[in-house]
Amino acid sequence: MQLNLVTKTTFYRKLLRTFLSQGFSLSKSNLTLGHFHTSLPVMADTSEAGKIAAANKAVDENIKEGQVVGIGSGTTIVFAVKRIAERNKVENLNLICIPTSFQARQLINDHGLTLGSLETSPDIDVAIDGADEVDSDINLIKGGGGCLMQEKIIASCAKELFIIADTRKNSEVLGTSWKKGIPIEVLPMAYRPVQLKIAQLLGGKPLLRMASQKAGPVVTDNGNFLIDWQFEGKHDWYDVDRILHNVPGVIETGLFLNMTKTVYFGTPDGQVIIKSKKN
Ligand SMILES: O=C[C@H](O)[C@H](O)[C@H](O)COP(=O)(O)O
Repeated sequence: MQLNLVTKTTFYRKLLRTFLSQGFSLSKSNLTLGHFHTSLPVMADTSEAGKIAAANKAVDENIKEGQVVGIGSGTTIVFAVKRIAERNKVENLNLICIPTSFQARQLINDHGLTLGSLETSPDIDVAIDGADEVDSDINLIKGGGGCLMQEKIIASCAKELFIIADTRKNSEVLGTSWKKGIPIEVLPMAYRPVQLKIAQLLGGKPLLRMASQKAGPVVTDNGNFLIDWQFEGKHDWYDVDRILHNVPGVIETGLFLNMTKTVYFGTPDGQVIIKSKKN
């Protein structure tokens, strides 16, 4: 069957709509339908290749035998733990891994790595973690997955923190790509006054984070609630962090200021861009 270009495009669009409306997703391979071999756009998660590339490079460049390693939380850290486990099988790295969350503890255990704690290993050589957004000064927003407090403690105990992310997280100014706000961990009994005080002191919208598969709010690994402070415009993040910490009931913020010098950003085609800060 011969189809001209316009007819072909319309046909493929309809086909794609029908597929998606039926709940199908497209894999990396092109579709072959009868004698039509289409070149439909690839619908795979393009951020995954970047996450893997960043994780692999950060692990290969920074994890060495005998270290105490802080293991972050989120979707990107999963690839770093996989890489650490692969290398561990071959190189017997003899690491002690300190988790930043329930998820991180499961990852460490599931990959046969040695689980440690701050009680027995308070001096961490290297921590690896993800981020929700990184600005030009390498300040970070973290806590999109609700794990900011233990992450910040582990990062503060580490000689070096390396951040891994796909390039969507790379911004000049915080709030450019991450629109969900600054995550703030709060004591449950204080959440309402904290919301009111944040609105009064900083403006914007301090929203209580609600759970999606449970009625009510998200409860962190530490038994607390989260407020996402949605803001507009540019801010002095050191001022904002100080103001937030002065509100009684605020336990920790997802602003990671001056905590890392190196971020590995993976591109959709698997390249890695390193963003670094001089002393
Ligand atoms: O609470 C979650 C953590 O701060 C994550 O490290 C952060 O949200 C980045 O997660 P992901 O690697 O899934 O983008």
